[in-house]
Amino acid sequence: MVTLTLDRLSARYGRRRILSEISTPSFAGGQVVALLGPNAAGKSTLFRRILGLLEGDGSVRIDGALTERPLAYMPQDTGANAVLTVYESVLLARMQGRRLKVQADDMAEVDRALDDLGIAELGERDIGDLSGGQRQLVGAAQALVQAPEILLLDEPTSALDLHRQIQLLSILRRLAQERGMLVIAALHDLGQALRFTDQAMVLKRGELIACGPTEDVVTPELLHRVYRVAARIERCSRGEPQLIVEAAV
Ligand SMILES: Nc1ncnc2c1ncn2[C@@H]1O[C@H](COP(=O)(O)OP(=O)(O)OP(=O)(O)O)[C@@H](O)[C@H]1O
Repeated sequence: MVTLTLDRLSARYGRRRILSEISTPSFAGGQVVALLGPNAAGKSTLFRRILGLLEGDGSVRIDGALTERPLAYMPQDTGANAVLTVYESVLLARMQGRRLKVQADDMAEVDRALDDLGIAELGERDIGDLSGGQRQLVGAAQALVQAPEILLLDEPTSALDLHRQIQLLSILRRLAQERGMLVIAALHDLGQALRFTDQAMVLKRGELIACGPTEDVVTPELLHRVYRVAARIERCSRGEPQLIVEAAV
């Protein structure tokens, strides 16, 4: 099974240091990890550093990968190219770094990704004509269709309605378990992180200040210290942890 371990990872933009010595335990396939932290904490920068798009000290270790390109990434702003249909754009994402000729299994993977995300009916639409939420789901399909062993998602639910948010997070958890895929998702909704993720890592001003099982990490103390809110976590009648935010402090 694939694992990802960060060892004293740093990153800079020019001379400005953004990430300082981020070290984590090994995250294993089959899990969903929440990457948490306030605006400008360094979450997107950490993804770029893991992907090798930014240089810096320290190392990103991937062990046990079965494929040459184990990583796929869905950026925060997925953009749109009006010249392509949804189907074509997802197929193009599938073909990145693979053979030149499209084969039956590539098309089957595109169909599967669109079906999994509930957007099969958008296949013939130009991606430039989609709503923000639709475009975000297409971005998720473009990442999933690459059959990654490690999937990095930068705020994948930010443009989605409530139904689609819950649907996407449920799908990611199911696919992580079914495929042995490691999913790391930057999230701002800590209630959803509590419900849908196994582990959490919390960045504050470029430093990793907490890392571990999500329920151990997302506590009222952390919410006060990192997010400057007064909050409680209570069990609902089904025993699930619920986050109740009382005030900004
Ligand atoms: N291309 C860039 N050049 C210079 N500085 C940058 C660049 N991209 C981001 N930064 C800076 O790096 C810091 C971390 O930004 P980053 O986008 O990683 O934060 P984030 O945690 O993803 O934030 P958010 O939750 O607001 O999306 C910020 O201070 C930001 O201004």
